Amino acid sequence: MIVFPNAKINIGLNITQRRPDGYHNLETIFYPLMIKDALEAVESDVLTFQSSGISIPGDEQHNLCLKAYYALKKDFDLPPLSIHLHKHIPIGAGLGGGSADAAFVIKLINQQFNLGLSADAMMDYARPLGADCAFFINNKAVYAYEKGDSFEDIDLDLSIYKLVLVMPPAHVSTAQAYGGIKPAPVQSSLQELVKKPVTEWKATIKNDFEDHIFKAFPIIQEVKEELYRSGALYASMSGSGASVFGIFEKTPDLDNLAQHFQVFYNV
Ligand SMILES: C[C@@](CO)(OP(=O)(O)O)[C@H](O)COP(=O)(O)OP(=O)(O)OC[C@H]1O[C@@H](n2ccc(N)nc2=O)[C@H](O)[C@@H]1O
Ligand SMILES: Nc1ncnc2c1ncn2[C@@H]1O[C@H](COP(=O)(O)OP(=O)(O)O)[C@@H](O)[C@H]1O
Repeated sequence: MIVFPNAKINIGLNITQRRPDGYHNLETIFYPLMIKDALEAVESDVLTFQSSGISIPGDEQHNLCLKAYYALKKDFDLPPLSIHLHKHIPIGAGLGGGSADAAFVIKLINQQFNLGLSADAMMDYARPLGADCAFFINNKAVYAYEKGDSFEDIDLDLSIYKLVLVMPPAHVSTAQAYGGIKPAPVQSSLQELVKKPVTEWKATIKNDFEDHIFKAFPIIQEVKEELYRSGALYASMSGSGASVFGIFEKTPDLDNLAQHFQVFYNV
């Protein structure tokens, strides 16, 4: 079976509290994007994992696809699989690509071997693999809270806009991003702010990581400012960075940015 795990962006990200388990409580809107990996899994004599496309740092044996397989294998009598991942989603970009791959492995195995798991049960397998992994089970726009793994449905459809994603040449680790944060309670909940017109978001919706990550990597801030100069209604770093997205009324001319950085149109 072949599936196509997609990326996400964070629209707003408020880090509200440090938790006793070392994680942080937060609130964010997860919104799915069209940028996708390709993931194939077929029955085999031995369990194998290989990847092509963008090279994935770290030992292949620690790939989140295998972690997802082992999580289900603990509870179900699964045959060995031959898993091939073609990596297209930029890595360490705040796009949740690794978490998406893991969630899609869970969904693929559930379907291929008729495990009969509900979406809630699949989310329970996804949560320990990564805080944003559970989102990719239902994979539709949600308001996320607690560790980013509890959800409330929201009605958000950006399909009338043109979404653009830019990858500045900076690598921000998620742990580094959280390390530079002073959590603070929110004044107004994102759930309410996101209901307002997109044109109001610039003044009201913020990614809390931006302040300190922009100091460490000024190029990310420059990309965001260039998106606003190019007519973005709203622009923000996604998650812990370094990718930056812009929401436009019409497809913008970003030739300037595209000369230096990877630009994805209509994501
Ligand atoms: C920042 C966010 C925003 O959506 O996304 P990315 O930028 O990674 O895509 C997420 O919170 C990232 O989720 P994810 O990448 O799955 O995190 P995990 O692997 O579970 O955790 C990596 C590290 O981030 C920190 N962490 C993560 C989530 C959270 N709510 N509080 C934390 O403090 C912890 O230090 C943890 O060890
Ligand atoms: N299938 C995978 N795709 C991408 N990264 C993976 C995968 N499996 C494990 N990783 C590890 O997870 C780290 C973060 O990956 P990714 O999900 O792309 O970033 P982010 O947390 O910024 O969204 C990578 O540095 C990589 O070592």
